[in-house]
Amino acid sequence: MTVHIHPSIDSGVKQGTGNFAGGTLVCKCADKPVKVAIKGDVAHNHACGCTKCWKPEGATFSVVAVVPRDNVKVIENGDKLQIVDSAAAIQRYACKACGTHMYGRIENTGHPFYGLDFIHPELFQEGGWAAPGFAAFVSSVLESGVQPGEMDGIRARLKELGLEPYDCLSPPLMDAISSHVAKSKAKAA
Ligand SMILES: N[C@@H](CCC(=O)N[C@@H](CSCO)C(=O)NCC(=O)O)C(=O)O
Ligand SMILES: [Zn+2]
Ligand SMILES: [Zn+2]
Repeated sequence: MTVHIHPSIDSGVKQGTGNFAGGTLVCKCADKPVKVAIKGDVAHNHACGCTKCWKPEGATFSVVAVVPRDNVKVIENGDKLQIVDSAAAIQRYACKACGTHMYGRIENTGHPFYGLDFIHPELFQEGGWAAPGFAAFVSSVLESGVQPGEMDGIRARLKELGLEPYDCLSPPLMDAISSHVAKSKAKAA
């Protein structure tokens, strides 16, 4: 059985150019699409199996990356955006008409990833952005209805694509979180 991960990587992960200067994210609306300008390349691009990240129709994983929040600017039809869940750590701004998540912002200044916005690079109208490099929250796909018996095939396919599967984030990101916690504790002591 073919394992579908995400349409942008199912036929292989396309490497970035290494000098992507940024571009415009466009939602799926045929009429008055929301457009968001991004300066510079993305970082920590990954496939995410969590239930909160936006996935295109039929995908098991999202593809999501971060950019500095100051590099994100809504340039057209921002009135169509609404926050999906204002209680979530990442406040995801989605198009009310087509449901596409355009960016996710962290407002808690104490969060380890404060200052970074989450975006879906497949929405760039340009190509060349840094490719996904790992898969996060892989076990979480079970929360979206994947059957336990499918997990070996999913992990094997991710490895075949060169996306090491983790059930949380990658070691560098987990280290960044723990270092942030350690520093916060030291400050409070
Ligand atoms: N099992 C849960 C996990 C959800 C989760 O913790 N997602 C992460 C990663 S999203 C991008 O990598 C997270 O940081 N979430 C914070 C938020 O979504 O606000 C599930 O699947 O729902
Ligand atoms: Zn839309
Ligand atoms: Zn996610």
